[in-house]
Amino acid sequence: MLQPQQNFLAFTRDHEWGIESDESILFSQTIDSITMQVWDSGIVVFTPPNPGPLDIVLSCAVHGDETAPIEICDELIEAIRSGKLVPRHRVLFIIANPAAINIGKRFVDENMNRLFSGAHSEGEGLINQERVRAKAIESYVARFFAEAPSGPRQRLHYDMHTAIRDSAHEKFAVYPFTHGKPYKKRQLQLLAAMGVDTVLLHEGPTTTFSYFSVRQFDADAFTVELGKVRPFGQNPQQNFAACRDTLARLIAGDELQLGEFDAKQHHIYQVQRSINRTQQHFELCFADDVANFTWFEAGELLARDGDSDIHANEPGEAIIFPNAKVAIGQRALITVRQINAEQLDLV
Ligand SMILES: O=C(O)CCC(=O)N[C@@H](CCC(=O)O)C(=O)O
Ligand SMILES: [Zn+2]
Repeated sequence: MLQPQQNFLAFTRDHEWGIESDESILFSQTIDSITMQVWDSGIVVFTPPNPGPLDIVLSCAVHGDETAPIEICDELIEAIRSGKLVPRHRVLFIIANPAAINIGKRFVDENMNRLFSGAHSEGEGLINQERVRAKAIESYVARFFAEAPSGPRQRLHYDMHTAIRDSAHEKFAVYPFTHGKPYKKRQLQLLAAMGVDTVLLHEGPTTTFSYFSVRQFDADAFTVELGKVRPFGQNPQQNFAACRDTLARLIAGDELQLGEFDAKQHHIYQVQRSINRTQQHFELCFADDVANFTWFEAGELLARDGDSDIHANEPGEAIIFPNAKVAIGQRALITVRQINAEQLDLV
């Protein structure tokens, strides 16, 4: 079991697919007055004696090769364990896919970020470890929110990633479909304080982790893309300082000094289309170094899916997350168009 001096990430990587146990708390320790509970490999909760009104979920390694978010969570976890960072609010950390971290790959058998909201059990069911782990992670998030003290609470979830391609906006967040609920100014401001001034608005349900938290728990939840995928040790630390420091301040309950909301400080994009790979032969018709948020002219060829040619169909359509190697049936790219933040329904 975890030793008090052992690094939590190292412990997690030693237990790749979780730890089977009849105990709901595998390890518990009090650090000054903060309770630390380990619920599973990669799953740790910190609770102050009189928790503030936020229930914060920070997740990383839903994709195992996206190392910068893993380093950020590792630093925050160890800062709390060493007493340097004292939480004012409850916080759950999730290191989602340790086996994929250990092989330095996005996933072992299946993309975990397509397995939430019950997708893990659809089709052939729980046929691989990623599916089993996604189901377990759903239960930990549910338990974390269910165990909150009574009274008005605010649920937050930042699911941190890095992108495969370069990006014209280096950091950006995906605001999952809100089912018509207004977008939140404070959340846009918090993201901007993390260095993330660009937001994509999803126009429909997905099977991502962040949408799961929005839909099931009415959380303010986001997929946060913090830069480009790099191996451990190669992430330029100064690029992540704003994110790490803002999260530390949020956890500690420090004043964030977000100031007045100014729509002009936020770049907002609306998802136009999700283009799925449906055929064995699928190719992207632009180079591997074309960055996220590159705009195409109407009529330009974006992709070939079997015999179907897929063209940009309006001026200013930009591409995000292009990946020809996804499994058949999955999203191979999305297209977006920029809108003015003042057009949004904001509270
Ligand atoms: O760079 C890429 O192609 C993928 C980066 C990544 O993992 N993005 C997430 C976005 C999830 C969302 O739409 O909320 C993913 O594809 O799972
Ligand atoms: Zn990712």
